[in-house]
Amino acid sequence: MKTLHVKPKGDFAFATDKIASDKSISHRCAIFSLLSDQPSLIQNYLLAEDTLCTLKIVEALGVTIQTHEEKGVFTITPPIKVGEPPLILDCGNSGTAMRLLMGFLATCEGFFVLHGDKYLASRPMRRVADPLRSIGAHIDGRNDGNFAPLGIRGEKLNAFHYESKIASAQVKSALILAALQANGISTFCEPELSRDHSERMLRGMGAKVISEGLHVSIYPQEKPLQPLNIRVPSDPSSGFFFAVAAAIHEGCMVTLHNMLLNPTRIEAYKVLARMGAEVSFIEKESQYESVGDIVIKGKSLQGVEVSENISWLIDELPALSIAFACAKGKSVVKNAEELRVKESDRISSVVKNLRLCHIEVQEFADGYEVEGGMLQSATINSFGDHRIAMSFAIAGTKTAMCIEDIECINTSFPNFIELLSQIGNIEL
Ligand SMILES: O=C(O)C1=C[C@@H](OP(=O)(O)O)[C@@H](O)[C@H](O)C1
Ligand SMILES: C=C(OP(=O)(O)O)C(=O)O
Repeated sequence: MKTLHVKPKGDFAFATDKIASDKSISHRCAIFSLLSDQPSLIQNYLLAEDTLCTLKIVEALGVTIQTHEEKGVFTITPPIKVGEPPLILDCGNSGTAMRLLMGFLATCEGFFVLHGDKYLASRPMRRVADPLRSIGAHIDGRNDGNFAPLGIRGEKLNAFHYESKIASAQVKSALILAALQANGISTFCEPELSRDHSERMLRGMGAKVISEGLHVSIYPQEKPLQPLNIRVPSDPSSGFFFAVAAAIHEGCMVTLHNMLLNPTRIEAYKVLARMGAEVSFIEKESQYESVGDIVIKGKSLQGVEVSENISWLIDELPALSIAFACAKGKSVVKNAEELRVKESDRISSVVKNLRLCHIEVQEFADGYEVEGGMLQSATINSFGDHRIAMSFAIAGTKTAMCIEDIECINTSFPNFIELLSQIGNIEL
């Protein structure tokens, strides 16, 4: 188990185009390449544990992956027909990989077993298994199909109208993938718009996926889709750690280049702006998605309430909690019960670790309340969760922190520590 020591380094103006590539889009690139009959060209694919698992899985299903000289550039050639792999498909730590693949494999001829690490094996899967089973899918697993390992036998599925109770892009994407092979037009409805990369990318590939507010209509795919030709932008959820670093240091500045600017992904930056940080978005280009630069300048921060559009900032809440701890006054997070079923129970992980830093926190079933104050040095438990490890590493640029069990950072952001060393003193 590796430990990371981070200490403040003084004022900084830091600019980078090296933030990790977008994880959500990278997973989708690997899986969606199977929907075409021609090679997809993917540039800047995220070379982190989660998305490398997905790449290995699609390879086991029959795709051929050609690497190019430039790192992260792949040509992915789909097989004529998805093969039945002899071994289990290992999703590692990735909920996105497991849930999207459930939807895709539920329609493929053959038997498939999805598994993951001990954290993923305790995350709920019936949110995807149940709606898929209701349209004819054969899915089973521990606890009546709620926990991996999951066994899936592909079937021809019925078209559906499904109203999801949770705003989850993983549930939505799994059902869209199943609907593309169903026997009629399907509709999916969610309570709040979750990230919409699947809809945008599939439309770009020629699929008839029509979004109207919270409703998506999916027409069955009559012929193979067009291949993807995409350069994956940098991940705003990964960039957000550095945004918080700027926000908690008055007078400091961070510039993040080539970031994905999808509105469902940059809400946390807008919360930093509400707290008093200066945040600007400079849109530059658009390919499937809007992409550009984000500049964050540290100013004195005030506490805020975060209770709406939670799915637009769900992954950033742990890092945002560090900004809350450094702000004047109270900050409150509500309606965020989904945090409890991520790589760790992130409500509990944030609350326990902030208390170790002598910050006053109250825990609720669906969130927490933080009274801003002076962070004290502490030894932090990552709970094996990459976002907890990186959030408290950023706190270390303000007050020395020691973070235990940091290997998990490799699931989404392998060069995080290298970038962190530009704004903090690091010892491993
Ligand atoms: O679809 C995706 O790529 C993701 C969706 C979100 O999960 P939920 O769909 O469970 O909210 C998010 O937390 C995860 O990091 C990535
Ligand atoms: C929740 C996350 O990912 P996943 O659900 O894919 O494991 C995350 O990266 O914060």
